[in-house]
Amino acid sequence: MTNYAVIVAGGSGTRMGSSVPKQFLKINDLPVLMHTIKTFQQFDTQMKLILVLPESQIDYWQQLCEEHQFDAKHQIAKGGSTRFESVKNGLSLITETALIGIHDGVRPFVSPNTLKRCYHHAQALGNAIPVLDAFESIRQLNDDCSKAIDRSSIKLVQTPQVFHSDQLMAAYNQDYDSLFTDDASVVEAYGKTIHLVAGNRENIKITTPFDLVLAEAFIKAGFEEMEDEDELEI
Ligand SMILES: Nc1ccn([C@@H]2O[C@H](COP(=O)(O)OP(=O)(O)OP(=O)(O)O)[C@@H](O)[C@H]2O)c(=O)n1
Ligand SMILES: C[C@](O)(CO)[C@H](O)COP(=O)(O)O
Repeated sequence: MTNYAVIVAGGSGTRMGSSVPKQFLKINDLPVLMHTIKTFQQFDTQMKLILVLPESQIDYWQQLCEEHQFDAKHQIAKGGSTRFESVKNGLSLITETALIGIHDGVRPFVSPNTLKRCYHHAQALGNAIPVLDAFESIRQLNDDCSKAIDRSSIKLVQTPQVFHSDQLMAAYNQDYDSLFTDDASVVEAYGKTIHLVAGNRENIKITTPFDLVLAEAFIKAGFEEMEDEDELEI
């Protein structure tokens, strides 16, 4: 089966507060998105890549590709007003049965082992998403107080979220719901059980300026998978 990655970068990055959307900001002189694409390409040279971009930034992206002599083969789809819509637009370019990973363009530090676990388990089980343990104590807010909750029942969710095309395409035909914060929530609402595998702690989503500081530090430290969790399958 063909492996696809739909790399969503159709957002505007409001929490970053930069005039250039965060997916184009540079880490170690290379735009975030190019780091992300290179990681997928190095993992599987045959993987088909679809990049979802804000329509207004497509020319800019092509300019950046020339400037950096970036020749990784990819198709481009136009972004939508929500992540859900952007994913849908990316999926519309896929017409064959495939294993499809949806990845945030702003997660450049996904490790090869996380990629391997996600694609491998999705091939066997129909889907797989990477998660981390909650590594701090957690409290739930009630009306006027808060209460400690058992953190062993909590997982933090990353991407890529990988699915067999049959379930992903059908799930994305549902109407949008504001509770759809990721692809797993869409597929779950369609009635499928979601399978969890271990993510890697460096696989941060670059969201605020603080994350850019971390990203530069990871590169300086020579990024490698330092905190791989035990193999996890639920
Ligand atoms: N309409 C949208 C919104 C988000 N995304 C992508 O989904 C990923 C995760 O979203 P997030 O980090 O929230 O990005 P933004 O929406 O750009 O950021 P913000 O919420 O701060 O505006 C990003 O790669 C983003 O570009 C997208 O493709 N289309
Ligand atoms: C898809 C995601 O990155 C999984 O953790 C996350 O749900 C995106 O959330 P955001 O609110 O768009 O940052």
